[in-house]
Amino acid sequence: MKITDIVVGEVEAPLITPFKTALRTVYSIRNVAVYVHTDNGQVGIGEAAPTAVITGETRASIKRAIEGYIKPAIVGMDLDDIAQIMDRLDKSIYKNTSAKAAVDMAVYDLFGKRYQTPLYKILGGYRKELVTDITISVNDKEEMVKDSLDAVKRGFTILKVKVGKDPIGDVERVVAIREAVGPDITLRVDANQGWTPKQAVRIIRALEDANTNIELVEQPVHHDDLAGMQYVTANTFTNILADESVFSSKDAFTIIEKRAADFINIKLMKTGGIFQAQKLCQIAEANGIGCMIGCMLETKVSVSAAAHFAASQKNITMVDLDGPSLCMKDPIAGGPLFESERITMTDHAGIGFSL
Ligand SMILES: C[C@H](N)C(=O)N[C@@H](CCC(=O)O)C(=O)O
Ligand SMILES: [Mg+2]
Repeated sequence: MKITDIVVGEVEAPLITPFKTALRTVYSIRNVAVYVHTDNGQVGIGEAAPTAVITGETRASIKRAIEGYIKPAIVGMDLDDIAQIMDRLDKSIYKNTSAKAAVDMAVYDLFGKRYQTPLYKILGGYRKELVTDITISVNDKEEMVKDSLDAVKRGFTILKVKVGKDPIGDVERVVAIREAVGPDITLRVDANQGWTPKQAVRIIRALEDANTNIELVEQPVHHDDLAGMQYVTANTFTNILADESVFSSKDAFTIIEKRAADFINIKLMKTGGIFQAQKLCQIAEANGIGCMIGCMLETKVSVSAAAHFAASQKNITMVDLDGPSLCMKDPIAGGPLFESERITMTDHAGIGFSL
């Protein structure tokens, strides 16, 4: 089965409430959809999120990378030569990881369809069900408490609380959320690079002293300040998770070597897709470092691909695949079942969409 064409389009989904982090505010998702065609009429689907503040990519750059570089590199290749396809994809253009991720997942979707097997089973099939957290956007304390209680009412037991935009008020925000939701809800905190190393240590120690029982703090400081990450990890008891600091396996290796974090957040939009994500996850596993599977602001299309990957890996111990839960509606039918915090894999071939 040969790859004959790659077509790009758009995938849109309005958000239930504005998504706010220390890095950006978004009101509606408008991502790039990718369709990979084969000579027997099969189509595989993928999605790329233009997260300029994290990956440097825009909708225009993603479309250009795919049409101008990736498509000429892999059209004509045989689907069964998947490792060679992935090698060409990786070398077709430097960085542009979200553009690569969209094509990678569409190729894997086709591969699953070719062998009439759900993708997570092709990748290893470790588990069938995942439990995701849901993001609480950074706002004033009262709004964050209300959003947290609403999320708990929707059935979520793990909240990912965004901070880092106004460091002075961050301890109060998290303490207020813990008091409101009670001790049984798991709280993760994501500063999205918003603190300095000293601020981070002060804030995290204050959260420890207030018995907020935070599961982890994600990306406390600037992504390239690895000495800062190391300082925060060494000077607090709370687990530190590297997100924006780790795109590639090499980044993971550096973080592990420097003991700059306790966990790593893997996102397909950072690794360039599933093939590279597998390598990163296995390097972490070999070093005793557990991983979270995360997403950018993505719809059910690419979040489903990430869910298949997460379900295949023993070393994915935490899940942040809340993209579909943040959207008013899904742009596509089929795929894994997203029911409140539970994501359940189905027996449909590939990622599971009927195109
Ligand atoms: C959506 C997900 N829960 C999340 O928070 N992802 C990123 C931010 C992505 C974005 O700005 O699109 C994260 O920092 O973990
Ligand atoms: Mg993060």
